[in-house]
Amino acid sequence: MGEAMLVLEHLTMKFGNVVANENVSFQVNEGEILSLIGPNGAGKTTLFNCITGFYAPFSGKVSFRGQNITGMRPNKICKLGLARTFQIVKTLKEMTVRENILTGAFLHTRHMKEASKIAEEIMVLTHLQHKAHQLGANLTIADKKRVEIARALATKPQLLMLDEAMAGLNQTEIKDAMELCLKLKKSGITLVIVEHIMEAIMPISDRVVVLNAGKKIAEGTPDEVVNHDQVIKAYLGERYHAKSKKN
Ligand SMILES: Nc1ncnc2c1ncn2[C@@H]1O[C@H](COP(=O)(O)OP(=O)(O)OP(=O)(O)O)[C@@H](O)[C@H]1O
Repeated sequence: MGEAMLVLEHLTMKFGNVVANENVSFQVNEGEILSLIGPNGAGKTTLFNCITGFYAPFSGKVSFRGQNITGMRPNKICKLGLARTFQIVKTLKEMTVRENILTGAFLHTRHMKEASKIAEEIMVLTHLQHKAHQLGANLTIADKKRVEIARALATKPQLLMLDEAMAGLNQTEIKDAMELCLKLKKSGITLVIVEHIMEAIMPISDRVVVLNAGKKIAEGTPDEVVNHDQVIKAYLGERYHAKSKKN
C-alpha cells in the first residue's frame, strides 16, 4: 500500500442547523482507487467541496501530501496536484474540446507550447482526439463527462476526484469510464470516486468509505463493505448484497 496522500481528520461541515459532514476521518493512499458511497444527502459532494477548497470546513483538517490545505483556495489546491470534476458537468459550451482541455493545462503551465502538448496527450489518453474541434455544446453527456475528466487531467494531478462521472451513461459508456479509471490508476494517479452505480465501482475500487447522514459508517475493501450490516441497511439493500454473494 502506498503512503498517505490525502488525510481527513475529524472533518465537520454545517449549513445552519444541517450537519452535512460530522467528524469524518479517513485517508487516501498513494496509487489506490478509493470510492465514497452513501445514500442521497449523505454528504459526499459536501466532503468533496471541503477537500478541494470550495467550502471552508466548520472544523477539522485536510492534508494533502503532508501539507495542511484546510480552507485553501481551489486553484491553489489544484496547483498542488489535487484536481476534481463536478457532478453537474461544467463543459464550456462555446469552446471546442481541445480548448476546454487547454483551460485545464493553463493551470499547470503558462506556456502555449507546453499546454498544447499536454492537451494532445490527454486527448489521446481519454480517446477524445477525433473530437478535438467539436464544440462543448454539441457533445453527448458521455463526452461532456469525458471532457470534464480530461480538463481535470490536464492540470496534471497526482490525485483526481471524480463526482458522479458515470451518472447518466449507458452500459458501454460505463464500461469505458471504468477502463479509463483503471488506466489512470496504472499511470500513477490516485483516484477518489463518488458514484451510485455499485456494479461499476465495486470491481475497480481498492477501498470504499461509506457515509450516511454525514457520518462515516464503514470503511474497507469492497468485499468488507458489501457485507457490512449497517451499509446494507442504510444504502445497498438486500439487492446488491444478494447479487454480490452469488458471484
Ligand atoms: N450549499 C448548501 N446549503 C445548505 N445545505 C446544503 C448545501 N449543500 C448541501 N447541503 C445539505 O447537506 C447535506 C449533504 O448534501 P450532499 O449534497 O453533500 O450529499 P450527497 O451525498 O452528495 O448527495 P447526492 O448523492 O444526492 O449527490 C444534505 O442535507 C444537503 O441538503
